[in-house]
Amino acid sequence: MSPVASLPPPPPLRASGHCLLLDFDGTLVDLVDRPDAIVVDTGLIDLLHQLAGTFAGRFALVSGRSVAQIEGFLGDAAAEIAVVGSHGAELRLGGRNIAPDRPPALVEAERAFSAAFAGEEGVVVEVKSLGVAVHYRMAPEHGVAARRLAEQYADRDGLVLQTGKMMVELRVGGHDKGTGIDALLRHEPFAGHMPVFAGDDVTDESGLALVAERGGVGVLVGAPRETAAQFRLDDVAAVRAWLEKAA
Ligand SMILES: O=P(O)(O)OC[C@H]1O[C@H](O[C@H]2O[C@H](CO)[C@@H](O)[C@H](O)[C@H]2O)[C@H](O)[C@@H](O)[C@@H]1O
Repeated sequence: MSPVASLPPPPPLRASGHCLLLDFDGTLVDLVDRPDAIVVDTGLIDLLHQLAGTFAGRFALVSGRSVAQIEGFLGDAAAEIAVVGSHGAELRLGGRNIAPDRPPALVEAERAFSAAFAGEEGVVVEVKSLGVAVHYRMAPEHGVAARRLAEQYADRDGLVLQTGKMMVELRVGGHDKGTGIDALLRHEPFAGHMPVFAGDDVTDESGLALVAERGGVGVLVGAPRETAAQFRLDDVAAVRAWLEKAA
Protein backbone atom coordinates (compact mmCIF):
# COMPACT_ATOMS: atom_id res chain seq x y z
CA MET A 1 0.00 0.00 0.00
CA SER A 2 1.28 3.46 -0.86
CA PRO A 3 0.87 6.00 1.93
CA VAL A 4 -1.48 8.89 1.29
CA ALA A 5 0.61 10.97 -1.09
CA SER A 6 0.24 12.58 -4.41
CA LEU A 7 0.33 9.95 -7.13
CA PRO A 8 1.07 10.94 -10.73
CA PRO A 9 -1.50 10.62 -13.50
CA PRO A 10 -1.29 7.33 -15.45
CA PRO A 11 0.78 7.07 -18.62
CA PRO A 12 -1.09 7.02 -21.94
CA LEU A 13 -2.98 3.75 -22.41
CA ARG A 14 -1.32 1.21 -24.68
CA ALA A 15 -3.36 -1.62 -26.14
CA SER A 16 -0.43 -3.74 -27.25
CA GLY A 17 0.36 -6.38 -24.59
CA HIS A 18 -2.23 -4.95 -22.18
CA CYS A 19 -5.80 -5.62 -21.15
CA LEU A 20 -8.10 -2.94 -19.78
CA LEU A 21 -10.26 -3.44 -16.67
CA LEU A 22 -12.51 -0.70 -15.35
CA ASP A 23 -14.70 -0.25 -12.33
CA PHE A 24 -18.14 1.15 -13.20
CA ASP A 25 -19.79 3.44 -10.57
CA GLY A 26 -17.57 6.38 -9.65
CA THR A 27 -15.09 5.53 -12.41
CA LEU A 28 -17.08 5.50 -15.66
CA VAL A 29 -20.30 7.09 -14.39
CA ASP A 30 -20.70 9.79 -11.76
CA LEU A 31 -22.21 8.84 -8.41
CA VAL A 32 -25.79 10.00 -7.94
CA ASP A 33 -28.38 9.81 -5.16
CA ARG A 34 -30.04 6.57 -6.22
CA PRO A 35 -28.43 3.39 -7.62
CA ASP A 36 -30.91 3.23 -10.51
CA ALA A 37 -30.48 6.90 -11.48
CA ILE A 38 -26.98 6.81 -13.01
CA VAL A 39 -26.61 8.34 -16.44
CA VAL A 40 -25.09 6.19 -19.17
CA ASP A 41 -24.78 8.72 -21.99
CA THR A 42 -24.27 7.88 -25.66
CA GLY A 43 -20.73 9.25 -25.43
CA LEU A 44 -19.91 6.54 -22.89
CA ILE A 45 -21.51 3.82 -25.01
CA ASP A 46 -19.46 4.95 -28.04
CA LEU A 47 -16.30 5.02 -25.93
CA LEU A 48 -16.92 1.47 -24.66
CA HIS A 49 -17.47 0.20 -28.22
CA GLN A 50 -14.23 1.83 -29.33
CA LEU A 51 -12.21 0.47 -26.39
CA ALA A 52 -13.50 -3.07 -27.02
CA GLY A 53 -12.15 -2.74 -30.57
CA THR A 54 -8.86 -1.08 -29.60
CA PHE A 55 -8.14 -3.79 -27.00
CA ALA A 56 -9.34 -6.59 -29.34
CA GLY A 57 -11.81 -7.86 -26.74
CA ARG A 58 -9.36 -7.61 -23.82
CA PHE A 59 -11.65 -5.16 -22.07
CA ALA A 60 -13.72 -5.84 -18.94
CA LEU A 61 -15.86 -4.02 -16.41
CA VAL A 62 -15.26 -5.07 -12.80
CA SER A 63 -18.19 -4.04 -10.65
CA GLY A 64 -19.96 -4.52 -7.36
CA ARG A 65 -23.14 -4.55 -9.40
CA SER A 66 -24.41 -7.83 -10.83
CA VAL A 67 -23.69 -8.83 -14.42
CA ALA A 68 -27.41 -8.47 -15.15
CA GLN A 69 -27.43 -4.87 -13.86
CA ILE A 70 -24.41 -3.95 -15.98
CA GLU A 71 -26.06 -5.50 -19.04
CA GLY A 72 -29.24 -3.58 -18.29
CA PHE A 73 -27.37 -0.26 -18.21
CA LEU A 74 -25.18 -0.88 -21.26
CA GLY A 75 -27.59 -2.70 -23.57
CA ASP A 76 -25.92 -3.98 -26.78
CA ALA A 77 -22.54 -2.50 -25.82
CA ALA A 78 -22.29 -5.10 -23.02
CA ALA A 79 -22.04 -7.93 -25.56
CA GLU A 80 -18.51 -6.88 -26.56
CA ILE A 81 -17.24 -6.47 -23.00
CA ALA A 82 -16.36 -9.08 -20.39
CA VAL A 83 -17.94 -8.42 -16.98
CA VAL A 84 -16.70 -9.38 -13.53
CA GLY A 85 -19.79 -8.69 -11.42
CA SER A 86 -21.03 -8.92 -7.83
CA HIS A 87 -17.66 -7.94 -6.31
CA GLY A 88 -15.85 -10.74 -8.13
CA ALA A 89 -18.39 -13.54 -7.63
CA GLU A 90 -19.72 -13.53 -11.22
CA LEU A 91 -17.88 -13.69 -14.52
CA ARG A 92 -19.44 -13.22 -17.93
CA LEU A 93 -17.05 -13.86 -20.76
CA GLY A 94 -17.65 -14.78 -24.40
CA GLY A 95 -21.38 -15.17 -23.80
CA ARG A 96 -20.84 -17.59 -20.89
CA ASN A 97 -21.85 -16.80 -17.30
CA ILE A 98 -20.11 -18.31 -14.29
CA ALA A 99 -21.83 -17.57 -10.97
CA PRO A 100 -22.59 -19.30 -7.67
CA ASP A 101 -26.19 -19.94 -6.55
CA ARG A 102 -28.07 -17.24 -4.68
CA PRO A 103 -27.98 -18.22 -0.98
CA PRO A 104 -31.40 -18.40 0.75
CA ALA A 105 -30.18 -16.09 3.54
CA LEU A 106 -30.12 -13.25 1.00
CA VAL A 107 -33.89 -13.52 0.64
CA GLU A 108 -34.29 -13.25 4.42
CA ALA A 109 -31.92 -10.27 4.55
CA GLU A 110 -33.77 -8.60 1.71
CA ARG A 111 -37.06 -8.99 3.61
CA ALA A 112 -35.52 -7.67 6.82
CA PHE A 113 -33.99 -4.63 5.06
CA SER A 114 -37.21 -3.85 3.22
CA ALA A 115 -39.28 -4.13 6.42
CA ALA A 116 -36.86 -2.04 8.48
CA PHE A 117 -36.66 0.80 5.99
CA ALA A 118 -40.14 0.73 4.47
CA GLY A 119 -41.43 4.29 4.43
CA GLU A 120 -38.04 5.80 5.31
CA GLU A 121 -37.66 8.51 2.76
CA GLY A 122 -34.20 8.58 1.25
CA VAL A 123 -33.25 4.96 2.02
CA VAL A 124 -33.06 2.62 -0.98
CA VAL A 125 -32.83 -1.16 -0.73
CA GLU A 126 -31.09 -2.51 -3.83
CA VAL A 127 -31.64 -6.19 -4.57
CA LYS A 128 -28.92 -7.82 -6.63
CA SER A 129 -28.46 -11.40 -7.79
CA LEU A 130 -25.73 -12.10 -5.22
CA GLY A 131 -26.20 -9.30 -2.74
CA VAL A 132 -28.59 -6.86 -1.13
CA ALA A 133 -27.58 -3.29 -0.32
CA VAL A 134 -29.04 -0.50 1.78
CA HIS A 135 -28.23 2.94 0.34
CA TYR A 136 -28.45 5.97 2.63
CA ARG A 137 -26.81 8.70 0.51
CA MET A 138 -30.01 10.77 0.79
CA ALA A 139 -30.51 9.99 4.49
CA PRO A 140 -27.09 9.45 6.15
CA GLU A 141 -28.69 9.33 9.59
CA HIS A 142 -29.80 5.75 8.75
CA GLY A 143 -26.25 4.52 8.14
CA VAL A 144 -25.67 3.14 11.64
CA ALA A 145 -29.00 1.25 11.74
CA ALA A 146 -28.35 -0.18 8.28
CA ARG A 147 -24.96 -1.46 9.35
CA ARG A 148 -26.32 -2.97 12.58
CA LEU A 149 -29.01 -4.84 10.68
CA ALA A 150 -26.52 -6.07 8.08
CA GLU A 151 -24.28 -7.37 10.90
CA GLN A 152 -27.12 -9.60 12.08
CA TYR A 153 -27.19 -11.41 8.73
CA ALA A 154 -23.45 -11.49 8.02
CA ASP A 155 -22.03 -15.06 8.17
CA ARG A 156 -25.39 -16.69 7.42
CA ASP A 157 -24.90 -18.93 4.35
CA GLY A 158 -21.44 -17.42 3.96
CA LEU A 159 -22.70 -13.88 3.47
CA VAL A 160 -20.21 -11.09 4.17
CA LEU A 161 -20.77 -7.50 5.09
CA GLN A 162 -19.44 -5.09 2.49
CA THR A 163 -19.27 -1.38 3.07
CA GLY A 164 -19.26 1.05 0.17
CA LYS A 165 -19.89 4.69 -0.56
CA MET A 166 -22.96 5.66 1.48
CA MET A 167 -24.18 2.08 1.52
CA VAL A 168 -23.81 -1.21 3.33
CA GLU A 169 -24.30 -4.51 1.59
CA LEU A 170 -24.57 -8.21 2.33
CA ARG A 171 -22.99 -10.21 -0.43
CA VAL A 172 -21.83 -13.70 -1.27
CA GLY A 173 -18.40 -14.21 0.33
CA GLY A 174 -15.26 -15.95 -0.87
CA HIS A 175 -14.67 -13.46 -3.66
CA ASP A 176 -13.48 -9.92 -4.16
CA LYS A 177 -12.40 -7.84 -7.12
CA GLY A 178 -8.88 -9.28 -6.79
CA THR A 179 -10.06 -12.89 -7.09
CA GLY A 180 -12.44 -11.87 -9.89
CA ILE A 181 -9.63 -10.23 -11.89
CA ASP A 182 -7.38 -13.22 -11.18
CA ALA A 183 -10.05 -15.53 -12.65
CA LEU A 184 -10.50 -13.28 -15.68
CA LEU A 185 -6.76 -13.22 -16.39
CA ARG A 186 -6.75 -17.02 -16.68
CA HIS A 187 -9.08 -16.85 -19.68
CA GLU A 188 -8.48 -15.95 -23.32
CA PRO A 189 -8.16 -13.29 -24.65
CA PHE A 190 -6.94 -11.79 -21.32
CA ALA A 191 -4.35 -14.46 -20.43
CA GLY A 192 -0.75 -13.34 -20.85
CA HIS A 193 -1.60 -9.64 -21.01
CA MET A 194 -0.59 -7.00 -18.48
CA PRO A 195 -3.66 -5.68 -16.62
CA VAL A 196 -4.51 -1.99 -16.37
CA PHE A 197 -7.23 -1.37 -13.75
CA ALA A 198 -8.91 1.84 -12.56
CA GLY A 199 -11.33 2.15 -9.65
CA ASP A 200 -12.53 4.62 -7.03
CA ASP A 201 -13.93 2.66 -4.10
CA VAL A 202 -12.31 0.78 -1.22
CA THR A 203 -13.80 -2.35 -2.82
CA ASP A 204 -11.44 -1.72 -5.75
CA GLU A 205 -8.35 -2.03 -3.55
CA SER A 206 -8.21 -5.84 -3.81
CA GLY A 207 -8.21 -5.42 -7.60
CA LEU A 208 -5.56 -2.71 -7.48
CA ALA A 209 -3.41 -4.93 -5.22
CA LEU A 210 -3.72 -7.91 -7.58
CA VAL A 211 -2.78 -5.76 -10.57
CA ALA A 212 0.23 -4.31 -8.70
CA GLU A 213 1.35 -7.87 -7.82
CA ARG A 214 1.25 -8.76 -11.51
CA GLY A 215 3.33 -5.72 -12.47
CA GLY A 216 0.33 -4.02 -14.08
CA VAL A 217 -0.98 -0.48 -13.92
CA GLY A 218 -3.37 0.54 -11.09
CA VAL A 219 -5.20 3.85 -11.15
CA LEU A 220 -7.00 5.28 -8.13
CA VAL A 221 -9.93 7.52 -9.10
CA GLY A 222 -10.73 10.29 -6.62
CA ALA A 223 -9.07 11.98 -3.67
CA PRO A 224 -5.69 10.67 -2.45
CA ARG A 225 -5.90 7.88 0.16
CA GLU A 226 -3.88 4.86 1.18
CA THR A 227 -3.97 2.67 -1.90
CA ALA A 228 -2.28 -0.10 -3.87
CA ALA A 229 -2.54 2.05 -7.02
CA GLN A 230 0.54 3.69 -8.53
CA PHE A 231 -1.37 6.42 -10.37
CA ARG A 232 -4.35 8.67 -9.70
CA LEU A 233 -7.00 10.57 -11.63
CA ASP A 234 -9.33 13.10 -10.03
CA ASP A 235 -12.74 11.98 -11.22
CA VAL A 236 -14.93 10.37 -13.88
CA ALA A 237 -14.26 13.22 -16.33
CA ALA A 238 -10.50 12.70 -16.01
CA VAL A 239 -10.89 8.93 -16.51
CA ARG A 240 -12.93 9.46 -19.63
CA ALA A 241 -10.45 11.96 -21.04
CA TRP A 242 -7.62 9.44 -20.43
CA LEU A 243 -9.60 6.62 -22.10
CA GLU A 244 -10.65 8.77 -25.04
CA LYS A 245 -7.01 9.32 -26.00
CA ALA A 246 -6.60 5.57 -26.42
CA ALA A 247 -9.90 4.76 -28.13
O1 LIG B 1 -17.92 -1.59 -8.14
P1 LIG B 1 -18.77 -0.47 -8.66
O2 LIG B 1 -19.13 -0.60 -10.11
O3 LIG B 1 -18.15 0.88 -8.37
O4 LIG B 1 -20.12 -0.56 -7.85
C1 LIG B 1 -20.13 -0.21 -6.46
C2 LIG B 1 -21.55 0.05 -6.03
O5 LIG B 1 -22.05 1.06 -6.93
C3 LIG B 1 -23.43 1.46 -6.76
O6 LIG B 1 -23.55 2.23 -5.58
C4 LIG B 1 -22.83 3.45 -5.67
O7 LIG B 1 -23.36 4.23 -6.77
C5 LIG B 1 -24.72 4.69 -6.59
C6 LIG B 1 -25.14 5.38 -7.88
O8 LIG B 1 -24.30 6.47 -8.16
C7 LIG B 1 -24.76 5.60 -5.38
O9 LIG B 1 -26.10 6.08 -5.17
C8 LIG B 1 -24.28 4.86 -4.14
O10 LIG B 1 -24.21 5.73 -3.03
C9 LIG B 1 -22.89 4.24 -4.38
O11 LIG B 1 -22.49 3.41 -3.30
C10 LIG B 1 -24.34 0.25 -6.77
O12 LIG B 1 -25.64 0.67 -6.47
C11 LIG B 1 -23.86 -0.86 -5.84
O13 LIG B 1 -24.65 -2.01 -6.04
C12 LIG B 1 -22.42 -1.21 -6.18
O14 LIG B 1 -21.95 -2.22 -5.29
